[in-house]
Amino acid sequence: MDSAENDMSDTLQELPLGVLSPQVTQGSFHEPIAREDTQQSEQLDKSSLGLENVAAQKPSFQPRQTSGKYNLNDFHILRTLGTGSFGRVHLVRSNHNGRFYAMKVLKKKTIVKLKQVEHTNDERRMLSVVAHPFIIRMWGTFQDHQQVFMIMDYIEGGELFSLLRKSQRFPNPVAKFYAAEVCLALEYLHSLDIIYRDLKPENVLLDKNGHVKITDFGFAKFVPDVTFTLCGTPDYIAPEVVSTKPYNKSVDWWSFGILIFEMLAGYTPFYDSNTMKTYENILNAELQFPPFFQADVQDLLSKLITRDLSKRLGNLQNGSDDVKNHPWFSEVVWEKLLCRNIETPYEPPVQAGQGDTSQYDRYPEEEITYGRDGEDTHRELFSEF
Ligand SMILES: Nc1ncnc2c1ncn2[C@@H]1O[C@H](COP(=O)(O)OP(=O)(O)OP(=O)(O)O)[C@@H](O)[C@H]1O
Repeated sequence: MDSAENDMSDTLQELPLGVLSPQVTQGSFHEPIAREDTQQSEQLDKSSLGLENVAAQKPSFQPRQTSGKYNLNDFHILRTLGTGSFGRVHLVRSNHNGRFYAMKVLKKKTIVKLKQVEHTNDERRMLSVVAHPFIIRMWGTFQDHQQVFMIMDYIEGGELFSLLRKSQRFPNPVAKFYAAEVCLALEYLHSLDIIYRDLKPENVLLDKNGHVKITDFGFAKFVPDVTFTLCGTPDYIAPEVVSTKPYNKSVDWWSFGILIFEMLAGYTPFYDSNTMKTYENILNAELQFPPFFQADVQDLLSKLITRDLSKRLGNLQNGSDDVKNHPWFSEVVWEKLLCRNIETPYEPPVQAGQGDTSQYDRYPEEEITYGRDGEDTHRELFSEF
């Protein structure tokens, strides 16, 4: 067994799962924001900089054929797995192959009201092109009069967020394992010129073996150059986004630093119950480490969570290699990790098999009205679904 494997397996003993009661050190979850004038400001800013064609450029990759394959009658809806600002995710079972899937449902009216049409279409587009071991796979999309639907793999192990809150904080090797898998996912997205823009523990799911699956591409976008939209989740947003400067992929490396910090500390570095104060902290506050942070991780975090873009790791000449080659990751055998060939620090207890929902919180169920006839004034806005 090589050093990386040793490192990870040690963590099984260290992780105090189920021993500590859930402890919420700050707001119970990180709520996303998307500025309401998103589309308008993006257009204004682009044209003023002569970048009008950036958004219109097509990715160099071909989307998989995902629309028109399914409709609501293909699935039996079982229960709610999660709710977000823009929609609800249900566990569903296919009437054809008996398999379980996650069905994300977004109400067209809400999308339009919150000015998320572009983001929703981008989410669909981005998910239809990505294929990576640590990223959720989408199988198809469709729409009815009032909703759009996305069918994805159901990931049984729950959110990294729940595990983190139960554990309070992760030991160094556990945080390192999850960070390393997330790092490979970000590296892959960036290689396709996709910025993810919403990295946080709620959007990192664990599969039944304990490997990472990144979900929620609601803010992901094809950006070969720079973009402007204020979106993300306050604690995790990079300073250049807060100050509405043009920004690029490096915002994901900032958030990656915040994720590592939160996994190790149990809280995010710039948190304040007042969101405006959080932004102020992101722009001005000094990054302070708890005393138990080791020197190598302090070094890595100070190079990721830096406001100076010319110094931020991931944004330099060697791109993601600088992150992967940092001493904190020295035990990680990246090729083995990518093949999921490294023992996970924690296997979610999903004894009931594929449709087990024990790792997800219960949400109040609403009456299902999907598929009903009604006025559909927005079909043309979602023509790709
Ligand atoms: N493929 C999946 N398998 C299992 N659970 C999932 C899956 N996708 C999403 N979920 C659950 O549903 C929750 C909400 O999903 P998602 O984040 O995509 O919705 P959202 O409306 O965009 O949320 P947000 O407000 O965070 O942007 C997730 O945090 C997770 O708990």
